[in-house]
Amino acid sequence: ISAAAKADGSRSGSIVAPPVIKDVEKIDVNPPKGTRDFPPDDMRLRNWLFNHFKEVSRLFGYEEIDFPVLETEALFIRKAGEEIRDQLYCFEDRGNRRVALRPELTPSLARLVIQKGKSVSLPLKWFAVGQCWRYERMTRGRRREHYQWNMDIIGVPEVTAEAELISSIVTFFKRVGITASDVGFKVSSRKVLQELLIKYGVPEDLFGRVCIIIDKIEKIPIDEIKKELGFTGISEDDIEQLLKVLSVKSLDDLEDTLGGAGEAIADLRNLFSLAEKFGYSEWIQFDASVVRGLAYYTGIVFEGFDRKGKLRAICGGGRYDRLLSTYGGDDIPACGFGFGDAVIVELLKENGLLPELRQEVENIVCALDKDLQGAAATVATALRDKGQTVDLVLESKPLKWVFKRASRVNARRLVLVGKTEWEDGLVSVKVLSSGEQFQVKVNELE
Ligand SMILES: OCc1cccc(Br)n1
Repeated sequence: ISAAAKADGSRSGSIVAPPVIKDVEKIDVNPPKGTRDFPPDDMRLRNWLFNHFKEVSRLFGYEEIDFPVLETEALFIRKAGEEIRDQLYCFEDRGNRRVALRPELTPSLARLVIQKGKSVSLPLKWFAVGQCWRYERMTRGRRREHYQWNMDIIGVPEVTAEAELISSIVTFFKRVGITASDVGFKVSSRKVLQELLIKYGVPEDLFGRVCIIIDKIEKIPIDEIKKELGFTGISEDDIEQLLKVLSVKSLDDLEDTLGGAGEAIADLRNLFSLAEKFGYSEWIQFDASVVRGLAYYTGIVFEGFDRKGKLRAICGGGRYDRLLSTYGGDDIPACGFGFGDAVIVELLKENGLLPELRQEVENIVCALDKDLQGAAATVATALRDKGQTVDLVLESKPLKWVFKRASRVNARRLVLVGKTEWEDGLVSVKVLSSGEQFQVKVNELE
């Protein structure tokens, strides 16, 4: 039973029933299944990672873009049997529109390029870092969202574009301490498959679907692969021949198997020669089995992998010369890559390369008694106006508490506002690492 408290703090004897607090339903304070919060420690690592993504993109002269996380569902509806389609996070909005949380950034980029039309001059070199979504049954407990770094070149048909994109990823790896001994790129061209399927008489509109089946080669039993390929109408002999070609280990062997150097071989030889000039030859290897799991790739494809073979693909990309025209745009050549924020963190952890990131504050400013709270605010503002970071103690606290907080926020120095010094326009400063103490005029605080 609560007694009403009087102004002087005494309590009257009246008996007043407390207000009935209606039962508050205890909400689940965890984020939705498959999603993450980013409390300060995690946010510092995320910012560190994204800053490297963005610095590399700027180093290569790319411009940053962004688009809505929510897109029309139609942007992602492709009939090639991709996993990304099966797991589309789609729904009907209140306007009865079919919409989806984007599972990747490339379709939005294609939409924006078409929208811009002749108002932009090619080539475009654009980059984005954005959250992407999938709705996967939580049976496998995998995440439903991740952040992807994308760099794309629009309007360059030559393989120099793919060579530059791989160079940008190598630059990123080097910046964070990852070497060619830790990571490599498997490189191939879908033109290999295209040449074979034409030879086998497979209709062009099945090309994407065959690629998606082949991409599952290391994920499902080979008999399942053969069965699914059989459904596309490829004969058993041609399937055997196809799988044999996809297992060749060198460009020379590929040339022999294909019976001569077509576009695929020419592109790949050009890419490997450019890799030499960009200085990343030791990072890349030909691997005919790489096709990637997105239906729209049409040429060179590549994926970054950890040489210990412990992790899933780190990143991946390639040429997608037909994507814009499938959306009704012009036939503009394009290539790009996606680099997720999850596997790279596992790789950095594996290699002891995760950075130690702590909160850092230059000053913690504190009034030594409550009448000086205003003065402390003046000091904090003076420092902030000079670009100094300040954690201002906002309530009257014992010094012991202030020292504890200074240590927790990793403050470089303590600025105390005391009565006598303040009357002389001074504050006391204590450098916490050395213990050095001095008094200084507020406007001379550096
Ligand atoms: O890698 C495909 C993908 C797409 C969206 C979200 C997540 Br998690 N993963």
